[in-house]
Amino acid sequence: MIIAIDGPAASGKGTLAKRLAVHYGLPHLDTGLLYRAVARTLLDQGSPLDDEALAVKAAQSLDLGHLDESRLRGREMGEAASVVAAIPPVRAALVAWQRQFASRPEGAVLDGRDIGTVICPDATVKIFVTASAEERARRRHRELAGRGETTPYEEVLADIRKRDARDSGRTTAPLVAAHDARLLDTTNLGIEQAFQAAVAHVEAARREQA
Ligand SMILES: Nc1ncnc2c1ncn2[C@@H]1O[C@H](COP(=O)(O)OP(=O)(O)OP(=O)(O)O)[C@@H](O)[C@H]1O
Ligand SMILES: Nc1ccn([C@@H]2O[C@H](COP(=O)(O)O)[C@@H](O)[C@H]2O)c(=O)n1
Repeated sequence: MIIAIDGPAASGKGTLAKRLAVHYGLPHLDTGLLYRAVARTLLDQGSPLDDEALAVKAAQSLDLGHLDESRLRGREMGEAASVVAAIPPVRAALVAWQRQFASRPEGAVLDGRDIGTVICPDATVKIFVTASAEERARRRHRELAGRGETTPYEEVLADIRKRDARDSGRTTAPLVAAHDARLLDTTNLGIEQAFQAAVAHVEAARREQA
């Protein structure tokens, strides 16, 4: 079974994807980490984020076994990732590895922006997770504070809006719900309620395909 989860920043995709992966005993890939790692490479080299040739080289030579660094999850890297993610050949360089991950015999859970539309168009179930920008900013603000990154709420909200606009407005693989995605608005749902709603979507999809 392949579970594809897409949605805007801080909507709760990763939280849901991790829990669904445990629940169904599937491996999980947070695809945002790939773009964050490309951005980190460029920042570490002191290269501009919009240098297409260097960004593609970074994407082609990513060490995909080491994506779990806490620095990748910081605020700066999320913003930088959305710049490199708008470069079509960078996306192209990362497609095969994501599809290979999804093609494991047992299946997989992947979360990102284009999983249901581009990476796994035949996924067993596609869930598009949303929440209001204000609620997402509250969540991210809390999360950053917990990590010791003290950023005013208004700045976090502005970041979220800017990233939404860039991710939705790019020409290649923009953030958009697949036509056959199931929508899950978590604005007024706690983590447990959102998880139960996601499981209900997965079960409904499985019943329909049985
Ligand atoms: N339903 C929810 N209610 C309250 N907080 C939530 C909910 N879902 C997730 N969170 C919290 O919101 C923050 C963002 O969640 P998460 O990292 O899962 O979002 P995301 O969509 O994967 O973000 P990104 O795309 O930026 O990686 C986390 O601190 C998480 O614990
Ligand atoms: N499938 C994906 C996943 C991510 N991106 C881009 O990376 C940025 C960071 O992603 P997070 O999920 O870690 O927040 C995101 O804003 C996108 O620009 C993508 O394009 N496709």
